[in-house]
Amino acid sequence: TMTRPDEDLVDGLTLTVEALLANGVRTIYGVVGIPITDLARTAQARGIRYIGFRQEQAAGHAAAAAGFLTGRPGICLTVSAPGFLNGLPALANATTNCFPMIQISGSSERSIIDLQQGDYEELDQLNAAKPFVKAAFRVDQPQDLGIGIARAIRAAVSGRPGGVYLDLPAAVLRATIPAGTGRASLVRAVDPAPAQIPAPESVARALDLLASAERPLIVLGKGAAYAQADQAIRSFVETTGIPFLPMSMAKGLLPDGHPQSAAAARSLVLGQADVVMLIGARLNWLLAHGQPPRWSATAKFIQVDADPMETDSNRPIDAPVIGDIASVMTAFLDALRPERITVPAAWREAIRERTAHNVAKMRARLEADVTPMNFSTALRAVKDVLDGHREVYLVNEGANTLDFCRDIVPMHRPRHRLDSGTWGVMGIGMGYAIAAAVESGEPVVAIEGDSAFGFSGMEIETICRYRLPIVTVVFNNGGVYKGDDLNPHSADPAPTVLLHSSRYDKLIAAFGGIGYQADTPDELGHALEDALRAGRPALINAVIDPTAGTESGHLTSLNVTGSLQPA
Ligand SMILES: Nc1ncnc2c1ncn2[C@@H]1O[C@H](COP(=O)(O)OP(=O)(O)O)[C@@H](O)[C@H]1O
Ligand SMILES: Cc1ncc(Cc2csc(CCOP(=O)(O)OP(=O)(O)O)c2C)c(N)n1
Repeated sequence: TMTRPDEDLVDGLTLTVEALLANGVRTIYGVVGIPITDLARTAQARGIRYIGFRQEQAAGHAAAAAGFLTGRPGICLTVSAPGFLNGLPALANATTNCFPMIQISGSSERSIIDLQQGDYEELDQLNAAKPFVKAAFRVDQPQDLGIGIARAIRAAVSGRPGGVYLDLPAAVLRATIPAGTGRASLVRAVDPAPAQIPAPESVARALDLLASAERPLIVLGKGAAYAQADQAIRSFVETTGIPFLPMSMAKGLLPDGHPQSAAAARSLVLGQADVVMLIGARLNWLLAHGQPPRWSATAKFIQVDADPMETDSNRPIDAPVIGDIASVMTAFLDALRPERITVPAAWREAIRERTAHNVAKMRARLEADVTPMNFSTALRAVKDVLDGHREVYLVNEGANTLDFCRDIVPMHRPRHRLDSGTWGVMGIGMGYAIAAAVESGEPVVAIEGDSAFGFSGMEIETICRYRLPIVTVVFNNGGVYKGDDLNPHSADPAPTVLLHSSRYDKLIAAFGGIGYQADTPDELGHALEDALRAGRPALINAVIDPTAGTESGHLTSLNVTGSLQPA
């Protein structure tokens, strides 16, 4: 575009930031460098908060968690090629979890890449990203930045949320066009996550099915948490009186311990429910694909989901209700005639009995007086402290650390638990914790297996640099799949590395945070209480019995065990 010498010009960097601002972006998580450092500086100058990480995967996990918590796409900013690739696992994980995020990566010169002439950090990023995202766009001229960013925003949050890749070549960022033309090209996406109203007949069909049930069950998934339809969901559950089962990141939609919670009777309700209403929960591996013997062969399913393709994915669905969960729950409440749905006392009683039995068994494990701590006794101490801090966001990853914490530490508020999710990804811990602290302004407690912590542990420095109120509790059982000496059969087992004596608490001291060593539940409880009161970055090294738990936690059965027994 020709410009008059005196005409004001605007560059692609500025247009990108103005397009993000026009669409409500207020925070960017990332690792800067060529060619996007000035993009971050321009963003900061215009009031966007830029959080600089130590590795792009953690920044991406932070952006994904921000998307889950706010319903607006989290933004991860990376450099080209290696930085772009480092962000992909988080972008793919966001797509798998249905969290809205956009990874914006600078990229090299198209003409050099397409002729494979060996540019600095040459990589065809757009095509590399496509298998892992809900949508991928590249902007090739500055006047398209407005529409490109609006499309990326809409792709991330509309329908089933997910990860979006946006490729910004260096040439576009440095290009200038007449300011008037540039500003006229900016687009604010109108209603990017439009309500999807369910068909009334689909609602009626589902209510008829619920009315016919002898043993109804509602399963709440992280889609129900993401939808921010908390009151509608709670009143539907309580008005119908139907028992509910929260998946891990739906915990707190109704408080754990709610009289209708069937969480402590999970096996019973999965096996005996005759009508199951899935709300934002996929019948994937986490729910045994809806198949017997875990589920009844004759159970009928209602599936509430934004994505019609989820219907019949694992089991025929008798009553699909397609729409956004907020609109669907409103439609259900409008059409509901409570007198039509009665939950037989026998079903409620069976759940109550099994719950009482399992809670008693659990209590015995929690109260055990063992040294060193095991997962249960350590988590009882955590539970007792967090019961008095319900504003705390809980981040959780590991194997046994994940499985035990999910069952032992109750949640009382929606979207306050962030964990390894659908993929069971290790490495989400510090990124999710940083996003929860930045987006909510509330304190965060991260309960980390020691191996899991290692995936993003360097972000402890990021946490200290921004002085975030995050307490990281490392469950140190020396279990980092430590290689040679793990295999007692190895010909020459390495000397037993005293990993169990690792002092993770000293790591945070290097960056000005507070470190605690905890060998008993009392020490763990006091350290956690003290760290929460201080409201500063802290790390507690909780020593856990190395013989406690099982390899891969509750997923031991998924492991492949070799048929060849070592000599
Ligand atoms: N706002 C929404 N409205 C309707 N469905 C949604 C919404 N957000 C996410 N979903 C759906 O919720 C489901 C989440 O399922 P999943 O991640 O398996 O939950 P969980 O692992 O907790 O069971 C996905 O199928 C997704 O399409
Ligand atoms: C990105 C990625 N790489 C590897 C793995 C495989 C794995 C699953 S669980 C786990 C850590 C288990 O050790 P930890 O000490 O955290 O657990 P525990 O003491 O029992 O609580 C790994 C490495 C996964 N899931 N994701």
